[in-house]
Amino acid sequence: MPRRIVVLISGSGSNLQALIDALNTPALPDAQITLVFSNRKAAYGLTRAAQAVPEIPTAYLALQPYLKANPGKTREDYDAEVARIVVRENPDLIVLAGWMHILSENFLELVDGRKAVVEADGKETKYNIPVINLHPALPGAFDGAHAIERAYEAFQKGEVAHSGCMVHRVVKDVDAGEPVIVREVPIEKGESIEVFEERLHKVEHQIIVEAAKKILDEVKPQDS
Ligand SMILES: Nc1nc2c(c(=O)[nH]1)N[C@@H](CN(C=O)c1ccc(C(=O)N[C@@H](CCC(=O)O)C(=O)O)cc1)CN2
Ligand SMILES: NCC(=O)N[C@@H]1O[C@H](COP(=O)([O-])[O-])[C@@H](O)[C@H]1O
Repeated sequence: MPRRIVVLISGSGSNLQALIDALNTPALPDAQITLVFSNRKAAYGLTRAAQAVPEIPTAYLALQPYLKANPGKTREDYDAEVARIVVRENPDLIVLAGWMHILSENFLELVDGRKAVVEADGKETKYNIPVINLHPALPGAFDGAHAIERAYEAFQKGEVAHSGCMVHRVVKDVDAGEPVIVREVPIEKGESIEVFEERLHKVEHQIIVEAAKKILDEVKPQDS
């Protein structure tokens, strides 16, 4: 039975594409992506999923439309709804690949088993699904959004000699989870941010696959 991956995206999905391309190769054997979930309707990653062979199912739910359609509900309720959609796939791994929404405990507690998911029929299920996130900076360096730009600016000011990227476990505090894979990426003096960013993305495409395989092999070793 292939290991099941759910990928959350918000944008272009080039890291999702790296995972798709690696499926059932030695880089990521015995695995399938069973759902790509986006909080942005225009995310090109949704197109990548639809164009994959075989096609990968997609789902979309954005925070503001959810709040508008559910008066009285909160951001935390949205997070719990995202968790319910995701765990319905019974994944072995959840990957945040350019997912630009900070997830509250309402999401985390439903996927890590601290709280049971209650189905319409009243059935309660507790899950224990690892969640990993790709971040375009080194641990503790530039946590949060716009990390690439901040690292580049810090290099220009002589505050850092290089940057990097990592995949880490997801905890409540943003980008504070245990690193799974960390890779330094040099910044060359005088190069544009675009050149640096292209180099960094190439490394990201490698580490997201490495990290997915590492965690899957921990939780569900491939069929012998
Ligand atoms: N609980 C956690 N949630 C998320 C984590 C995490 O480590 N713990 N990682 C992020 C990914 N990320 C950095 O790696 C990140 C994404 C988004 C933001 C942010 O400020 N988001 C704003 C909205 C920004 C926007 O919509 O453009 C927000 O959520 O209000 C910071 C860091 C994913 N989630
Ligand atoms: N803080 C989270 C964050 O900045 N994530 C970054 O979003 C990009 C997604 O690219 P993609 O949509 O082409 O995969 C990646 O560079 C990833 O590190």
